[in-house]
Amino acid sequence: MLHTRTTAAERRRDLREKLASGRLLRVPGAINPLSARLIQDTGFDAVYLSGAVLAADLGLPDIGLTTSTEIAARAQQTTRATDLPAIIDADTGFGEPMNAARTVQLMEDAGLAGLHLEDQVNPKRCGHLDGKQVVGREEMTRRLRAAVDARRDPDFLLMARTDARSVEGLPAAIDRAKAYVDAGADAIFPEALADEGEFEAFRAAVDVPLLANLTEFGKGPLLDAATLENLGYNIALYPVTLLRLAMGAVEDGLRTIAAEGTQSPLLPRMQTRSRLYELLDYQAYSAFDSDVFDFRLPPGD
Ligand SMILES: C[C@](O)(C(=O)O)[C@H](CC(=O)O)C(=O)O
Ligand SMILES: [Mg+2]
Repeated sequence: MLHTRTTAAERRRDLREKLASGRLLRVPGAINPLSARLIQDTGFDAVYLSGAVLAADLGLPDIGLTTSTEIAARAQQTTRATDLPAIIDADTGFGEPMNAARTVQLMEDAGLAGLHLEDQVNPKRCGHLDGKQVVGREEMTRRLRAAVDARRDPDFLLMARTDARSVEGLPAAIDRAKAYVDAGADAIFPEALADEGEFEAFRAAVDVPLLANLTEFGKGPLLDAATLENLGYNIALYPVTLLRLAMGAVEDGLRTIAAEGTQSPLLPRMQTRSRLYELLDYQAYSAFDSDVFDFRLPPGD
């Protein structure tokens, strides 16, 4: 009811413990705070806040137009709605190393359990598009050191993402990942690996937890959880999956209503009123006032 039952510190500890377990964590990207609650209810390990989703939610492309304060505000709304640890996509840190430092503190204050910073130049782009550019290794190392210095809770997870695979090739991406771990990164997100062999090579070369980005319609294979677990990966990320599902359903629904003049055929595909109320924990609000929840289901709902 109303809020989570856990503190941000407990959720960060939870993420650290889950990562230390060695099992694969499955982490979908939320599309809003309520979907974060659904991610929790359906048994996932953590929630992701995708830069692409946060931008799309504002009707913007994922090219670094959103600001750190904008995403921190959205993050805070989300961390209030779930007891799962939440990890946010902090893009390039939104500027210079000092901006990355401020970003870390804003995200800590928003109750998140961790974030990732990538080595792209500004303006950044989706990691699965062509024509990406990466900053020099030294510059990314400075970005990460600034983030590490700014962190106040040692359990806050700082993950480094390298976009170098499609720019400089696999060996350079692996070398960068090692340098980023030396600079203090707790985990690595190797972006846009091409095949299972590359996932394996990364795992063999890097000792810290690794994230597999399972974004659809991208450059990489959609490896299943059992395969990733066998490969020794720690996080299976489904960053934009819920947005794509929801927007697909919304568009189909709009076309049906426009064509048929009624939403009736769509009812079996909708979340029912009672399920929505259950998710919102409506009934529990009667503890404050017995009049607020006076809802009887019509037969058959
Ligand atoms: C993971 C990602 O950074 C995101 O913002 O969700 C994107 C996902 C996507 O655009 O499909 C990325 O891989 O760059
Ligand atoms: Mg992103």
